Amino acid sequence: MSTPVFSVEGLWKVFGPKADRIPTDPELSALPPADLRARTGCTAAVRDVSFGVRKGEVFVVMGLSGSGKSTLVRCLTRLIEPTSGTIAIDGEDVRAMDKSRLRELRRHRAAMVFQHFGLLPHRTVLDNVAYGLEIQGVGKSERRERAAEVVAKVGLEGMEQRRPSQLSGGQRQRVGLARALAVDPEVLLFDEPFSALDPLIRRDMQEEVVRLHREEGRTMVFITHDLSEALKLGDRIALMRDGEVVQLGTPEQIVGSPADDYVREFVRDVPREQVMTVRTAMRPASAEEAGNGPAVAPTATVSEAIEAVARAGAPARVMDSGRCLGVVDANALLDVVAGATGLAVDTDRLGGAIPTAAGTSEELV
Ligand SMILES: Nc1ncnc2c1ncn2[C@@H]1O[C@H](COP(=O)(O)OP(=O)(O)OP(=O)(O)O)[C@@H](O)[C@H]1O
Repeated sequence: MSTPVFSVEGLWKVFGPKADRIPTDPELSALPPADLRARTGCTAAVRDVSFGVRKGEVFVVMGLSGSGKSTLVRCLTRLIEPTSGTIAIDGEDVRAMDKSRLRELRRHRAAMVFQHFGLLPHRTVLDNVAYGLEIQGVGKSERRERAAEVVAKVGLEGMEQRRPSQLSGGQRQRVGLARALAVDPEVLLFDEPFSALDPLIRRDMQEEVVRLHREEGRTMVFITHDLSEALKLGDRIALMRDGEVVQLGTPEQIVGSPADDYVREFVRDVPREQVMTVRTAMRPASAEEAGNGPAVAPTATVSEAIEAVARAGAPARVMDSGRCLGVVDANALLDVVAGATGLAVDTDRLGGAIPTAAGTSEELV
């Protein structure tokens, strides 16, 4: 497991009078939100939250409006000052940073893409994208060159000389994204960047993020209140409610093993077969099964495996680098669709891997 880029331990953000006393007071800190407000006039927007963002992952913070997502993510770079707890980036204490170090953090290491773009109206697309480099003191020709590169990367080639008013909402969002990318930050923080876009453009932008992530492997923290967006983009999702993280897990864990009734209700209408992978339905393969039948990757969804099994009329082998991890048959797959199967994550307990003939090339779904 890779080292976390951001590590957060016991983080609190309380708004209101004498906020500092809340996290350390056992009685007040345990009060439900409405009671805390009535007793103290304070809101605990983030309550004792701990997590790590791993290098190269898309970490999604999801929750309904008011659950504390923006406050939490803004605390990471101290755009909002935390009340208590620790935050580190690559092991460096963020709460101990002085002004110039913080500026460096926000400009170079963890750049934010906002919902409202924050574009400069009188500047061209190219100059908007170059802006972040300009404040870093990068010379004109170098920043224009770098800006042109990222403008092309986000699909805005040919629009370099337009002004923001001459762009659609989706194109403006791409400029915002390009501007954040231009400074080549270690982490990109997205604050509900697509929630103002219409559904088709939103889908385009989601695909853009997936593509960029696949190409660059950059660490991303993405806020959304939209479950399908979270499931589509997130390697892991932190689901928030009233300032707390009620569950932190992969989309498959959240949908397949909800931590409580709240999460269960949240994911109730998700088509399980599109989120759960074949590992959920896998059983050990017999020697004969390990050498026959269609092959699917361990990351294939149940829905993809159902297609493969139906086409072949035989159980599918789950193959990983030429090794057969197990098989999935139609009944087990349909049990997942029906919600009868929980989440089995430990492959070893399923009998481990059975190697197939060396050099076999497998066609994976
Ligand atoms: N400056 C502030 N002063 C007082 N309360 C605040 C402040 N900022 C946020 N809050 C409260 O903290 C809680 C969490 O707000 P936050 O904006 O982090 O939620 P969110 O999940 O990002 O919501 P949304 O999806 O609507 O943006 C809310 O109850 C909000 O009213």
